Amino acid sequence: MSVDGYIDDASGERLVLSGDEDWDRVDELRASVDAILVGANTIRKDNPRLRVRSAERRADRVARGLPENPLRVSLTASGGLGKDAEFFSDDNFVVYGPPAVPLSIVVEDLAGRGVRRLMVEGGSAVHTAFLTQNLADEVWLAVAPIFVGDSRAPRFVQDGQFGAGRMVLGDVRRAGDVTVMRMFPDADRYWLRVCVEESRKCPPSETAFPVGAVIVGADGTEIARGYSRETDPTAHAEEEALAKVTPGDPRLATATIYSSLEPCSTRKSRPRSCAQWIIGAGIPRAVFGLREPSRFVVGKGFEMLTAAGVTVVERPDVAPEVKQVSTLYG
Ligand SMILES: NC(=O)C1=CN([C@@H]2O[C@H](COP(=O)(O)OP(=O)(O)OC[C@H]3O[C@@H](n4cnc5c(N)ncnc54)[C@H](OP(=O)(O)O)[C@@H]3O)[C@@H](O)[C@H]2O)C=CC1
Ligand SMILES: Nc1c(N[C@@H]2O[C@H](COP(=O)(O)O)[C@@H](O)[C@H]2O)[nH]c(=O)[nH]c1=O
Repeated sequence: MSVDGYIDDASGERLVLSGDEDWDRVDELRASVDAILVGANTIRKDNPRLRVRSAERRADRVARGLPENPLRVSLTASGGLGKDAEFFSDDNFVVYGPPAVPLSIVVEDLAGRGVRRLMVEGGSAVHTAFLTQNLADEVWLAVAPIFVGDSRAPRFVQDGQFGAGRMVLGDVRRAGDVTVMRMFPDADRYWLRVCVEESRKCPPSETAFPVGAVIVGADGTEIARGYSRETDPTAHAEEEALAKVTPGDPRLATATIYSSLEPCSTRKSRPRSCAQWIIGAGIPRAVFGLREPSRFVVGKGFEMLTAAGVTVVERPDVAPEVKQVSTLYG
């Protein structure tokens, strides 16, 4: 987009915002995905090819057992798409609609076709729909050093109700004179995935789950992280993370603690449960992915934290990723 947030100008010609290096980055990204989606207006306006330009990247995909190019996907409520568009130039495409199709159905159907990574390339209406429905894991924002300065032009997104919280900023880099930012719109999902990655580091145990935990400040910066049995065979992830923070650290009063598994409410090996540690530390918000399966103890962490006034958020959408780390989860 331009520095003033536009992804095109108001003329009939397509506005090129990327330079050579940024087009190469886009090509690399395209080569890494299973499908590329654009809205019907983008097909009408830009007549995009939506293919991988680099012969080496195409060959690399084929060597990995993938089609040369990702599947092309579009949406149309009206059905008014010219059949001579580049989009239809071979049969590696799918179009949803007419009439309008809910995006939840679109992504479910694409998953059924083996699409694990979908790149949404625009335009404004489609960006807005994916972001307001919390269907995007990542946003790649490329800012070109130009102004459009014309409110008749399409912006990156239209008006809408986007997630209330701050996004997580991943890396920032330059592609020629374009600044490229990678962001994660759903901060809770992002941090729970960090917990899942931490849980992979746990020394194995037959009698305890592998768990990861991260404490994050109100400003979105990480305060501490830990995983089960990191320093002691009986330590839980939340204890490991909390042990790295000075008690009474003022950041805790507005922090969130993330844990891949519901914080425990009773311990066999130690006097204090993780829920009690969290309450004692004065952390006001806890987010976890999976309720504790009743394999070793009956987990009542959610209830104990809630009763103490902690805001507790369960994210069942991340639970399958938590379970995938260990067969103990059943
Ligand atoms: N700089 C950049 O990187 C990019 C810029 N662009 C620019 O964006 C502009 C186009 O954006 P915009 O006008 O917002 O249009 P979009 O490309 O987002 O397409 C919107 C259309 O998609 C269809 N659609 C959207 N949601 C659904 C749904 N759930 N079910 C069925 N159909 C659906 C409708 O098609 P229908 O009209 O058929 O009913 C709708 O009118 C162009 O100017 C283009 O150049 C686009 C991509 C990238
Ligand atoms: N103008 C613009 C983009 N436009 C996007 O690229 C599509 C064209 O792709 P193709 O025909 O395959 O080269 C177009 O439809 C739109 O989705 N992308 C960018 O990274 N930077 C740009 O400056």
